Amino acid sequence: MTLVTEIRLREILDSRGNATVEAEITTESGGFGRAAAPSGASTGAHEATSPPAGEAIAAAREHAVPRIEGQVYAGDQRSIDAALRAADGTDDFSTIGANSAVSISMAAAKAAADTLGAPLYQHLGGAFRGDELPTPLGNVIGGGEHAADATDIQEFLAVPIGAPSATDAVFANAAVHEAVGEILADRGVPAAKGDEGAWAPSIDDEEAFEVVAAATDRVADEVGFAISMGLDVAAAEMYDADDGVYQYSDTERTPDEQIEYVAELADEYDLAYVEDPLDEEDFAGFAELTDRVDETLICGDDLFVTNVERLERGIEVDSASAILVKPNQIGTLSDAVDAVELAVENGLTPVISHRSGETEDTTIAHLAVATDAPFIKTGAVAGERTAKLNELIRIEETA
Ligand SMILES: O=C(O)[C@@H](CO)OP(=O)(O)O
Ligand SMILES: [Mg+2]
Repeated sequence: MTLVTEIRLREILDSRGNATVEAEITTESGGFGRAAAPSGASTGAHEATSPPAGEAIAAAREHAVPRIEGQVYAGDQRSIDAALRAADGTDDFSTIGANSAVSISMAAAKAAADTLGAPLYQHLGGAFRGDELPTPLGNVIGGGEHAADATDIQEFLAVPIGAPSATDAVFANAAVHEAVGEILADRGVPAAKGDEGAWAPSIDDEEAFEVVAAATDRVADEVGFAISMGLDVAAAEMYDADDGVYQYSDTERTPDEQIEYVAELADEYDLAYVEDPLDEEDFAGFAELTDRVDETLICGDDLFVTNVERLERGIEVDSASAILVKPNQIGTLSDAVDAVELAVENGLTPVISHRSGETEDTTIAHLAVATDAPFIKTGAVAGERTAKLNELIRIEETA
């Protein structure tokens, strides 16, 4: 019934205006699924490879499509993803591209759900998944690789930990984003937006902390539930491996100073969440910081790159208390779910995430619900971000 009869691949635009891969899959009984690959700007050194979309499509048409069409069932996600791996023949998808692989993997899941007449989260999560929906982390001020002349820290996130529902949390994050805009205007600071729709003002990190703290306080008062702050430091982007220091606009910090600095920020601003506070090779430094903080989730993104081998390394030394899960970092939904399961078995919190370059694709909203992930990071505003957030609202209505 879910036998794949046709795979179509094409180049479409992503939110940065770059070409990315879109896949469409049709099954024997007429089920249909469409999905597109996102792309990162602050990519981890150990991510799977995504060549230019045109090259990835040509390679996937040559190597992967003939192995799947007429031979593999879309409802059997593991077989689809195994066929993609076998067709590629490398560890990092450097033959067909992680962009081709992930779009085919996600399109297959959608085609299977359509054939079976089930919502995607239900197909992926099964009948016995939990009934909690993820809390969205909303990017409200950002810089780093996502915007020029803005903050050193890549993302200042609203974390509506007290929200009674995912829908309330989505609206709270948008309200914090709006409040940040108003506070910046009051201060006479002009602000454009970065790649993910967060404000990208030309201010230092210290001022950004003040502005976001004022905005989360204001909105928390209005909505009547707690809204904390979180960060994605994306520290690998500021680490100078030759000199062994983190380069900030106004100073530099040694790895020990960086640990101290982030631990102090966590304390001062009651940070609920800090992603990539240290370089992507520093498993030991991550472990030291995780040990230092009590209430703050320390999350590995570039550190783990959704890769179970790197996650195992981190688990051995207690590097982190959370893992960011991005399907395109590893190339298939099966690999992403394996990372979630290994994390949960070992007490780490999975956070399902978008990339800075996105499309209208909503698969990650379904993946987060299907895997019972406590958090999803997918921006606060901007169409390619609200596509996922609005899907979460729809899921909450029916789940
Ligand atoms: O670092 C990150 O977590 C992501 C998404 O916010 O950015 P990018 O997709 O550029 O890696
Ligand atoms: Mg990150």
